[in-house]
Amino acid sequence: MRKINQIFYSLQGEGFYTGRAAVFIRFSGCNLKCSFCDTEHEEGTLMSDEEILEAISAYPSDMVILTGGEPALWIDEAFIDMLHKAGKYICIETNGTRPLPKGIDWVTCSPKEGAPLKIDHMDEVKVVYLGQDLSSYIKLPAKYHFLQPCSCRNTMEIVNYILQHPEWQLSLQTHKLIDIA
Ligand SMILES: C[S@@+](CC[C@H](N)C(=O)[O-])C[C@H]1O[C@@H](n2cnc3c(N)ncnc32)[C@H](O)[C@@H]1O
Ligand SMILES: Nc1nc2[nH]cc(C(=O)O)c2c(=O)[nH]1
Ligand code: SF4
Ligand SMILES: [Mg+2]
Repeated sequence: MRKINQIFYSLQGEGFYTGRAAVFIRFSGCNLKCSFCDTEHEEGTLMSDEEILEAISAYPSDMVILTGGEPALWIDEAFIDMLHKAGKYICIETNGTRPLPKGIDWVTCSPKEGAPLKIDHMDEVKVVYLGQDLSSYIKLPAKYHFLQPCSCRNTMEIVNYILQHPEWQLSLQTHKLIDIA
């Protein structure tokens, strides 16, 4: 059984796949307590893999986004295999502090200050920018390096930072801009 806060269907609001329809599986609980976290994730219901599969099968997109809370606390290779057998393209939003099972199709790592990374493969880095030192994050071995405003508040600061540091790219929380989940 895996503890699920919410399963919902929306557009990926952030990062490389912004605008793509996806089923979000939000797992419950996290090993970090970021002061800026925008998500209520503690509540949850234990669900079997069959129940999770049935819930996500209600939606027409093949893209599934594992998030939370921290999804790495709840997933294993059997879960990834099940989603692949169902034809799903699996993305994960992770803080990177826990190892991931093999086979995830797209890893979005959002590193947090003072929380050492335990993953060696990632496709995109997405940093919530609050003025912290970014020099170690730009070196992370990802294809894309995004800076994301904190709750849409410091967007112009980030625009100006990227104009001076063009190795970074802007990620907006577009779902908040258009008021969808
Ligand atoms: C809620 S977290 C869940 C996944 C995982 N725990 C993580 O932090 O990557 C999903 C994404 O939202 C980002 N995030 C959290 N709070 C935010 C905020 N106030 N503004 C912008 N992004 C935020 C995280 O950095 C992460 O990229
Ligand atoms: N639309 C939408 N896109 C998202 N991308 C990552 C999210 C998350 O909370 O992990 C998120 C979210 O909460 N909503
Ligand atoms: S790691 Fe992610 S879910 Fe956990 S507190 Fe930080 S932003 Fe929220
Ligand atoms: Mg969110």
